[in-house]
Amino acid sequence: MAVYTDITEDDLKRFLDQYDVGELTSYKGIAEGVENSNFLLHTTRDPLILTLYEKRVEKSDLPFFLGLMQHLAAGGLSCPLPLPRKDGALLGELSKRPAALISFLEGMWLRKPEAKHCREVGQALAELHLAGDGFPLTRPNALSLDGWTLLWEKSADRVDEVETGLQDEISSELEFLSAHWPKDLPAGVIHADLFQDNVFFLGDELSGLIDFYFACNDLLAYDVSICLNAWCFEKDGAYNITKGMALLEGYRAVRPLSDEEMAALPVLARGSALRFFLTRLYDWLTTPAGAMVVKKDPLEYLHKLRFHRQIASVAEYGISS
Ligand SMILES: Nc1ncnc2c1ncn2[C@@H]1O[C@H](COP(=O)(O)OP(=O)(O)O)[C@@H](O)[C@H]1O
Ligand SMILES: N[C@@H](CCOP(=O)(O)O)C(=O)O
Repeated sequence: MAVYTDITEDDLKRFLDQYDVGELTSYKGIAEGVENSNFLLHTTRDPLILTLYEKRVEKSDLPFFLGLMQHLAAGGLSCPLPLPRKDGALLGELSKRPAALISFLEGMWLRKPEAKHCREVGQALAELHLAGDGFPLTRPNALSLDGWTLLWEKSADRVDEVETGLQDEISSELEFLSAHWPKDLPAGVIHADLFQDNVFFLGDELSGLIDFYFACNDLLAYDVSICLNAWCFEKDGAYNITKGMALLEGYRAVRPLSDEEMAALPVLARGSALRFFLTRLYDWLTTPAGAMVVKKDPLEYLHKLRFHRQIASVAEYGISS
């Protein structure tokens, strides 16, 4: 459960006094998520989500994240909206953390997505990429090559606690990616964490996207590779080409991928697999034993990385020309 910071009812009521959201009737910590502390609030009006921003979120990035949700929603994407306080500010403070109230999005995330859901995710990702156009703020991806190197430097000494013999493999992978990372592909605003728990469905219909706290400017096809990794592998580690095909077709129906973007997918997917391996590894090694958060398995992403390394043709992802 990701509640790193406790709140008291009195503090919460004082915080809510700054908003025009009705009276608090109940609140509870949300038993999901990894990065921030989230609470579901019920009031005499609409339900709300309260987020307290934690370690990996820089306060200076919050205007980008909150402004982006407003921009995307205005562009027709279904995503939560930050609520302004009575003084107009989108951000306040609670329990010594930057804190925001955002609208509650109806829906549930899918534990067992099928190919038809992957198609919708591909479509929604492309819609997000198009809707991001014209957003005036920028945020470089802090979790790209330089960020991976920093994370690796902090974890390399203890990587054997996860699997022995990984030092050389990960170091060589970083070298390979530094040498081969594409530079001239279309770029824009990306979600950068569009995993299953960040996509809500009502029945079989995608109802919206949440959790924009890794969003940044980067290669659009890199975001596609993140989704291939997150949505198209089975629990036993096998890549599901039917899901891959559906996700890519859904995406390309809204925003075509150029030949260069498609050819770059194996390298991009190696990069995105390494990115999630490294954050999970760092968290695995540093999260205190009693923390109320479910630690995610870094090895899942090591296996995905190895899969992408042996891709001979992008047809193996399910790309039909
Ligand atoms: N706007 C929202 N509407 C409904 N539920 C939400 C909303 N934002 C977050 N949640 C709930 O909180 C959980 C954690 O949110 P998330 O943003 O993924 O947290 P974290 O950034 O800590 O990973 C989600 O899985 C969902 O259950
Ligand atoms: N999606 C990441 C972890 C970030 O969690 P989220 O709750 O913000 O989606 C991973 O799986 O490693």
